[in-house]
Amino acid sequence: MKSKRKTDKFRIIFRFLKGNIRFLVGTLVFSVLFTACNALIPQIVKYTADHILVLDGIPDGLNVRQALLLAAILVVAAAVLSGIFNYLSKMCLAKGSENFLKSIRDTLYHHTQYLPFSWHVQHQTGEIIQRCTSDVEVIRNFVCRQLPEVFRICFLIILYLGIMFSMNVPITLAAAAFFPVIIGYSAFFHSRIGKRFQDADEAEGALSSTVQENLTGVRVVRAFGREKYEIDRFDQKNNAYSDLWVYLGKLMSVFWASGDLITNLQVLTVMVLGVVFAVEGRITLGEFIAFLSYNASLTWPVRSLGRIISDMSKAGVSMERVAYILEAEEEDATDANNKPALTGDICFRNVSFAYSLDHPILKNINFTIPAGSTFAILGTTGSGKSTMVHLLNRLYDLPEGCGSITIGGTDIRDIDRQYLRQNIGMVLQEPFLFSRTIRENIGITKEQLLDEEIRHAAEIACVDESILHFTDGYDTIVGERGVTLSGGQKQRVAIARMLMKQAPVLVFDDSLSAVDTETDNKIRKELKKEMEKATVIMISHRITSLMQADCIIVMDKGEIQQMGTHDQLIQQEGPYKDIYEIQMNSDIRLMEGGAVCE
Ligand SMILES: Nc1ncnc2c1ncn2[C@@H]1O[C@H](COP(=O)(O)OP(=O)(O)OP(=O)(O)O)[C@@H](O)[C@H]1O
Repeated sequence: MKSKRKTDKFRIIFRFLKGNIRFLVGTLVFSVLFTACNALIPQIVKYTADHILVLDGIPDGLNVRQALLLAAILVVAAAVLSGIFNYLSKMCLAKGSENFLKSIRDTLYHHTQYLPFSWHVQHQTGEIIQRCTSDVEVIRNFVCRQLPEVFRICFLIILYLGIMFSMNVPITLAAAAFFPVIIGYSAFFHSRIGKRFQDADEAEGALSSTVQENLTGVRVVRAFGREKYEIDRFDQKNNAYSDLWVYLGKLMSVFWASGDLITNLQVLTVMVLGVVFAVEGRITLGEFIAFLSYNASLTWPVRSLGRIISDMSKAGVSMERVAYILEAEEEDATDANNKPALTGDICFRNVSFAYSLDHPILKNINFTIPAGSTFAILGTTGSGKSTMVHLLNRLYDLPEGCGSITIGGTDIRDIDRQYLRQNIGMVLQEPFLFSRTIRENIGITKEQLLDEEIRHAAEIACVDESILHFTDGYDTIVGERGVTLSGGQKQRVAIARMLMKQAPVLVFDDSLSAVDTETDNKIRKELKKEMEKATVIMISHRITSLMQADCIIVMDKGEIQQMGTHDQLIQQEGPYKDIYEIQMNSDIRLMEGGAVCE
C-alpha cells in the first residue's frame, strides 16, 4: 500500500491536536516548573555548604541547627513542589495523549466505514490494521511524549547550563563541549540501528502471521499431514527473529558501553577541573557540589536526546501512512436525499463494466426484471454474475457512458446509496457471520431484537431446528469464541439475517450452494410464500434451484447467451440444455449409486 500522492502529514497532527492544546500546554508549563524546582535544590545545598557550614551567612536570629533545619525544609519544599508539578505534567500528558489517540482511532474507524468497497478490495486488511494501531501509536509517541520531552530537555539544558555559567565559565564550557558529541553519537547510532529495529519489527510480523495462518488453517494442516512442514516453517521465522534480536543486543551493548565511556569522561573532566578550581580557590565548595549535581542531572537527558531525535524521524513515515488512509475519498453522498420506493421494475440497459481498463467483465448487458418476479442467473465461473449484483447495490458505480441500471425508472446512481443497500437484501456466496450470538447475527439490521421475528426468519430459512439443537440455542456464540457452524448452517443464518430486512429486492448469490437439494427446495418454497411481493434475483449453478424462476439468463464471458423460462430454454440447443442434461444425469447416477449401496 503505497501513497500515490504527497500527503500533508502535519495537517493530521494539527487536526487532532485541536481539542487537546490545553493539555499539551499544561504538560509543557508544568514540566518547566518541575525542572525549575529541581534546579533549586543544588542552590540550597550550595548555600548551605558555603554559608551555613562555614558560619558566615546564617540568617539573623537563627543558630546553626535552625539554619540547617531551614535548609532541609526548603529542600523538602522544593522536592514536594517538583513532585506536584511532575504529577500535574504527567496527568496533562496522559489526558492529552489518550484524547489524541482516541480521536485519531475514532476518525480512522469512522472513515474506513465509508470508504468505497473497491478501496477495501485493493488494500490488505493486515496492513490497514497496522496503520490504525502501530502507526497511530508511533504518532502519539511523537506528539505526546517525544515533542514534550525534547522541549523539557532543551529547557533543562539551557537552565542548568545558564546556572553553571553563572558559577564558573571554564568548567561549564568543558562540560558543555561533550554534549554535542554525546547527542551526535546517540543520534547517529540510533539512525543507523533504526533499520535493524525495523527488520526486527517485520520479522515479528512475519512470525505472528505464520502462527495466525497456521491456527486459522489448522484443518488443512491436519488434513494434509503438514504439521512437520509447518513446524519447520515456524522454526525458520523464529530463528530469523531471534538472530536479529541477538544482533541488536550486541549492537546495543556496544552503544551503551561506548556511551557510558564518553559520559564518564565528561563527568571525570568536570570533577577534575572542579577539584583544581576549588583547590585554587576559584570556586567555593558549595559551587563545586552544585556543579557536580547539575552536571549529573544533565547526563541522562542529554544522552536520551540523541535517541529521541533519531526516533522522531520514524513518526514522519507513520504520519504519511495514516494520512494516506484519511485522505482516501469516502463514497460520495451527493444523492443523499433521493429515496424513491424500490418496488418497480429493475432494468439493466447497455451495461458494460470493467474492474481494470484492459479486462472487460460485462459487455452490453440488457434485461428487465418485472417487479415481484423471480429472475435467475446461471453462468460459467467468472462470467460476471456477482459483478452484476455488485453494480446493483452500488458497491461499484457504473461509470458514465457504460449504460444504466434503473429501479422503477430511477437511475440507481441518483438513489441514496445507504437507502438503496438497505432495500436490497443480499445473501452472499461466502456469508460472513460476526463472532456474536446467533440472535445478534440474525437481527443485525434491527435496532430492537424481537425473539418472535428472529425465530420466524430462522424458520423460513430452515435453520431454526439446527439452532435449537445447540445447548445455548439462539444465544450460541458463532465463530472463534463459540460454535463452528457448517457451511449450510452459515448460509441459512445469513438468509434469516437478510429476511429481517423485509427488503423489496432480494438477491441470493449462490447462497444455497452448501445446502442439500431438498432443503434448498423447502427454503425457496417458504421464501415464495413469505416474500410474495419481493423481486428476487437468484444466482446459482444448480438448475433445480433456478428452474421455477420467471426468467433465466445464461451468462458466459460477460455476455448473455440465452434468456427465457426453463421450459423455453430446455427446448433450445445451447448451454442451458447441456447443463441441465449433465446435472440431471449426474443426479440419476447418484440415486442409482445410492440404491446399489443399500
Ligand atoms: N474487485 C475485483 N477486482 C478485479 N477483478 C475482479 C474483482 N471482482 C471480480 N473480479 C473478476 O471479475 C470476473 C467476474 O467475477 P464475478 O465474481 O462477477 O464472477 P461470477 O460469475 O460471479 O463467478 P463465480 O460463479 O465463480 O462466483 C472474474 O474474472 C474476477 O476475477
